[in-house]
Amino acid sequence: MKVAVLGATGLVGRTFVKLLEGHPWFRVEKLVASERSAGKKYGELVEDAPEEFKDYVVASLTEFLEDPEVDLVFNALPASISRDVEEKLAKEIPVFTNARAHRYDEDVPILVPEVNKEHLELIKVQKEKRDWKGFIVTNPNCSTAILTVSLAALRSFGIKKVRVATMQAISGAGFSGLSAYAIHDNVIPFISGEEWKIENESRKILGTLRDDKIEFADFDISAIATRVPVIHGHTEAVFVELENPDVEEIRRAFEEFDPLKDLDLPSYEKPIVYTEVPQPRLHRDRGKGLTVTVGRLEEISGGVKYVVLGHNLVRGAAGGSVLNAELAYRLGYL
Ligand SMILES: N[C@@H](CC=O)C(=O)O
Repeated sequence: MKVAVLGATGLVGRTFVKLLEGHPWFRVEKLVASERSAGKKYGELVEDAPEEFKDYVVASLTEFLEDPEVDLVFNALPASISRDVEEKLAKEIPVFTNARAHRYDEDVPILVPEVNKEHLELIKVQKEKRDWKGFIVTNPNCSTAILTVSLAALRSFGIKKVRVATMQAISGAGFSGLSAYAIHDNVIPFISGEEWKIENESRKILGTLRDDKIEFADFDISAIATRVPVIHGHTEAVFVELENPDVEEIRRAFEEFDPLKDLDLPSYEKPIVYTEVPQPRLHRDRGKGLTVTVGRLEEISGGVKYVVLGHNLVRGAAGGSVLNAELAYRLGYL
């Protein structure tokens, strides 16, 4: 399928482009960015551009929207402009997006393939309700993606309550998100909107599709988000109250969690690897950035605590979105 990457020069856009190099099903035809970048070669704009794309001439969004001529779009544009752009495109073309603009629409899934692949059924609802030929599938906020992969392994133990404190990497804020002065030698216990996203997106993702609607999971969840001086890799300390907290069984559930191994998706990697002391510098690239590392599992009163970490730009953004498209392709939605 011919694909376009929107927002191709930002951190998430660059990650999309890298992950799509040589992809067996999706061939990048168009790289789209701001008016400022339009007309320039991708290699002039992105110092570590993959060889294959160095000479691609970047198109402006306006130019692209006039005549998309692709089969599928990956969107890494900022949320502020994504709502209109995605709706315009989805009338004709499937859109897989990292932007939050449509995540909270009733008929739009927030998809994490290993957690809620059945939510893809919302595509049919969306197409019918909106009279679209295409559709929109979102991936979650990065820290939510990492958390929900780990929570999915705990589902059968009856999740009652989740408390989570995140330690999020600088790249989560984008190129111009934080000044070096603010983050160097520091921890900032505030990321605008992040705690709300973790709390609400997690309950939607782990929710149940019933009568064409998602019933949010009814566990109680509260988050504190912090920014730490790490380049890539979000680490999260998680405390979960469970109906049936059997720590040895839980360790096995983490180790054995591999729900899509039979689907033969090109990017799929075992989603969880257990390692006693997870650390971003050592473990963020596991499974080409799609594997999350869980460790420090211990029993606490009524549940367990553990640490989970994952690559925010891959598992938490572009990699998750590419996996979403692969799943949709494999299951016949594309
Ligand atoms: N909001 C996250 C980015 C992931 O989507 C962050 O600030 O780290």
